[in-house]
Amino acid sequence: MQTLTADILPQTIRQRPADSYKGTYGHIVLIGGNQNFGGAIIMASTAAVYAGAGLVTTLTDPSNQGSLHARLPEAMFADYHDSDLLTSLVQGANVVVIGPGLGTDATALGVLKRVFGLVTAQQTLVVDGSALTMVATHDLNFPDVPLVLTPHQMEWQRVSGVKIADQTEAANRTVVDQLKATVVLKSHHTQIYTANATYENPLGTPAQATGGMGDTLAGMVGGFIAQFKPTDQAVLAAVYSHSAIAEELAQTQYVVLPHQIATALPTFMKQHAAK
Ligand SMILES: NC(=O)C1=CN([C@@H]2O[C@H](COP(=O)(O)OP(=O)(O)OC[C@H]3O[C@@H](n4cnc5c(N)ncnc54)[C@H](OP(=O)(O)O)[C@@H]3O)[C@@H](O)[C@H]2O)[C@@H](O)CC1
Ligand SMILES: Nc1ncnc2c1ncn2[C@@H]1O[C@H](COP(=O)(O)OP(=O)(O)O)[C@@H](O)[C@H]1O
Ligand SMILES: [Mg+2]
Repeated sequence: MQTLTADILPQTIRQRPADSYKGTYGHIVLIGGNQNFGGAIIMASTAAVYAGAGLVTTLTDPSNQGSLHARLPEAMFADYHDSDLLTSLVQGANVVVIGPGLGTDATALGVLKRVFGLVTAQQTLVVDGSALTMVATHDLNFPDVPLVLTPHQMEWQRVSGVKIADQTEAANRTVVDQLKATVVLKSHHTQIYTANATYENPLGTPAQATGGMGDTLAGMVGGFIAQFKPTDQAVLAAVYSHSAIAEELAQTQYVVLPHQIATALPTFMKQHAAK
């Protein structure tokens, strides 16, 4: 197990070329947020925008449209019930994030299956939250595309069948290799399993133990992948940045709110980009 260091930041976060435009920085589609969990997809979408993704579209329940645009006018909105629109938006994205606040009802399951059927090997799919839970409960196969999973320990138990108490590096590695995915196993010391290596994030604080903190990470992971190559390095840099910002805020705050991490991200990325 390798320990992540701040070296990952300048290795990953590049200076923006002058000759660029929004298309240079990726088009990410984020799918989630049912009538009860709209905040989750708004936090994820906010993190993707503040991470610098060029174009961000949020596919969610229509009850979330007003609050999405009030919080985040940079994001485009689409109703995830509209399957023609969902199809064209997913096909036009280079990164798709699915799961934050998606819920696990019949609508959510239908959206998940449709997206799994649409994504291609030219795209990266980030699967989080409720989407992971539905994969486990409905025994779905992940699509054979570049895949990043961001489970917390219980979601990983559901997906992998490995109980939380038994989630050793060796046990996790066996399942990761079968899934052919990069797995961000979130906990107070998050581990990242790539195809070739395993990393531990040394940063993080209990001030982060707030609902929405993982939704924010999922959006950051998507936003970094949309812009930075290779994908595994983008994932590592997103995980490290998320905790590093939280630690900075926790020096003066008892609790760190997820949206504050997104707000701090542009300044953090400027400070740590390649010189
Ligand atoms: N504002 C919003 O819209 C928000 C919406 N959200 C959305 O809600 C959806 C459901 O996601 P979820 O994570 O809240 O619920 P679920 O999948 O049932 O997991 C919880 C179960 O697992 C257990 N558990 C064990 N270890 C754990 C660990 N390390 N970390 C976490 N849990 C751990 C835990 O144990 P317990 O707390 O009971 O001890 C409990 O039994 C998802 O789509 C998400 O995006 C939330 O983000 C909140 C803000
Ligand atoms: N005690 C802690 N120390 C460090 N990080 C934590 C701690 N508790 C939670 N986190 C981080 O907060 C996030 C929680 O993710 P998750 O459970 O998916 O939240 P949610 O679904 O509510 O957004 C993860 O990134 C996890 O590493
Ligand atoms: Mg979560």
